[in-house]
Amino acid sequence: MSLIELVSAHGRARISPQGAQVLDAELDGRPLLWLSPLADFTPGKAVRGGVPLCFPWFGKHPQGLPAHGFARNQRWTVLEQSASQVRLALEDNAETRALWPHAFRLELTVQLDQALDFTFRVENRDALPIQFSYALHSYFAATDLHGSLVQGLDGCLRRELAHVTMPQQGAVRLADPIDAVFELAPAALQLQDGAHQVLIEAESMRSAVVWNPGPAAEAVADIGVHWPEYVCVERGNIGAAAITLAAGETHQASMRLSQLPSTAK
Ligand SMILES: O=P(O)(O)OC[C@H]1O[C@H](O)[C@H](O)[C@@H](O)[C@@H]1O
Repeated sequence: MSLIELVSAHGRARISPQGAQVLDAELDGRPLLWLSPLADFTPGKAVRGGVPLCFPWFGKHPQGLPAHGFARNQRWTVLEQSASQVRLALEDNAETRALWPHAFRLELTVQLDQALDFTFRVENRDALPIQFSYALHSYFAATDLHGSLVQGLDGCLRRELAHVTMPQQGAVRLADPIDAVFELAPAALQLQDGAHQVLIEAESMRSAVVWNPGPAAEAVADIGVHWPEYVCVERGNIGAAAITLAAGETHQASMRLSQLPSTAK
């Protein structure tokens, strides 16, 4: 599949029309995102790394439909492309209707300048209301996973399988395996990896997810021994923040990823 390459004075990014998925990106000479060296590019399969888009549900489906929905496995149409920006769309089709019986149109614009910007739109083209969850599932390149922190979630309810849902205390640490959903989170989060900091700013994406499975991922074919190389900090609208759209309505939200100057002395 031919990839779309974006360049700016600050970096570069590659995007796949499958899933409108940013596969990798570099800002100011540093890798921003992680693409698994074991990624499987078989068409129709989810690609491990970059920024997959989960839609119209997040995580496992109660009836065993594909995890994270179908948007990441579908081929999107490129509507417009310039050196530093691309706009892609996905409309319902026979495959999506078999999984989710609704008429819709998605649009994702990816723009690269000093930051990597995502603008996501969902249009309800159905005659009835639709309800959905979604996430921009960013895999950030990590140099020191165990020392990494996510800041900005102090006091937010943290929901995690096999744990009691409790307010987060202080920064989220990546020292142990984690799969935590914060359905309601503030707009700006910071990922701190040693002296390196990434700013994750969201508009109208009220949820956040922090995920790294730890050594258990050695059994996952497209992660293997590479699990310490990334931290997922995802933004979207999940659970209490799920979106309901009346017929004809549109939801629009955005996420901006940028690097802060290093705090190294
Ligand atoms: O393996 P995938 O379907 O891409 O999902 C990867 C991960 O995505 C999210 O972060 C979820 O919170 C995890 O529970 C899930 O394991």
